[in-house]
Amino acid sequence: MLLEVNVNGSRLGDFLSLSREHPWELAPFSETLPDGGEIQVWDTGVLCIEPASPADKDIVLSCGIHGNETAPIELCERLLRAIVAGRLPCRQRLLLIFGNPAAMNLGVRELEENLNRLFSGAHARGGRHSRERERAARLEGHVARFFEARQGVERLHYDLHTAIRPSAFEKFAIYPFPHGAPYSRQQLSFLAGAGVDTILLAHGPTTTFSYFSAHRFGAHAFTVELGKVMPFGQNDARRFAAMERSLETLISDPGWQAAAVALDQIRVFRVCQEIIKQSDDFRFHFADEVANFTAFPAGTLLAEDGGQRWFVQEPEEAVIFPNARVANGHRAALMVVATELPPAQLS
Ligand SMILES: O=C(O)CCC(=O)N[C@@H](CCC(=O)O)C(=O)O
Ligand SMILES: [Zn+2]
Repeated sequence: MLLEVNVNGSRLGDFLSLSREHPWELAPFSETLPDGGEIQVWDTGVLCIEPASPADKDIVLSCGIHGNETAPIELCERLLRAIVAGRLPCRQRLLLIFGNPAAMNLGVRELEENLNRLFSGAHARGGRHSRERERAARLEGHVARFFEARQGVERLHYDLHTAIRPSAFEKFAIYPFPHGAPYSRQQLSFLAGAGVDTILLAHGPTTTFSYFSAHRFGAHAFTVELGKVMPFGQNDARRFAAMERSLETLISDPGWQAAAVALDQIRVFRVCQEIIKQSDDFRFHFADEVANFTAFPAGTLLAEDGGQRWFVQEPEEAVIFPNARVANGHRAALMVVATELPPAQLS
């Protein structure tokens, strides 16, 4: 059944359904918002809100880059419905992205390839074709069109995810490798106010969506993990309320700044090892139920793959995103250690 018209006569109140009905292509169209702004559909799962008088932030908000990570999708859908209905005025330019509608339809993380490993041009390398490669190329183009439309404003990108395993620290953000740019106190405060008080400092360039926006457009960009993966309809919205309220305020109140948070209120880790799966022989030496941020002492054998073995090298290392089922050549886990943000690297 096509759900192309909602109760207000707008096709946008049910934009997610519309995108899932047309998971690979949706002809562009636009509508006027109750507050006079314009809402432009650029692609399936992608729409841009142009306020009548935009304030000074350009915000990309993405979710569903992995199709089964439903809580952020539901959160973004609630925000969009509130904007379309006129309950939430959108004063900042906003690019809202539902990343992989086809994977959402099947309730899977990915169809053929991990979309979040295909940015910064990775979709064009390796001589392969896949639906996710096509989508990554298109999403890059949409983000470029959005950010390049104006200069001299603050650029933000929050790429919302949920994790496969439970996490000892439920909500955490990955701060992409900085390229010499300082870490932003204001962004750390925004995230902490949104319930994300644990930060992982990435150790190098990657092909993730958040790194793409940070590196190519100088955006304050983050991969934000909001909890554990659950099927559609089974998320408890109260667990995401702090992030939802913070995003609502960010887009509706141009004068707002998140309350400053003392740095000692934020838990910080740095990546010390990346475990890359080499072959089908790869296996971990810890149980499947191990939660993110579980710590292991020095010398612990973590994983092996043919002749290669990975051990804990620092006095204590914690594991993030362990997944033995990733494709060969992909990250099977990150190992992290607690650290502090050097004041000299903060702005
Ligand atoms: O729980 C897991 O194993 C994966 C959760 C997830 O999708 N995480 C992102 C992190 C991206 C980053 O490192 O910035 C991913 O793996 O793509
Ligand atoms: Zn994800």
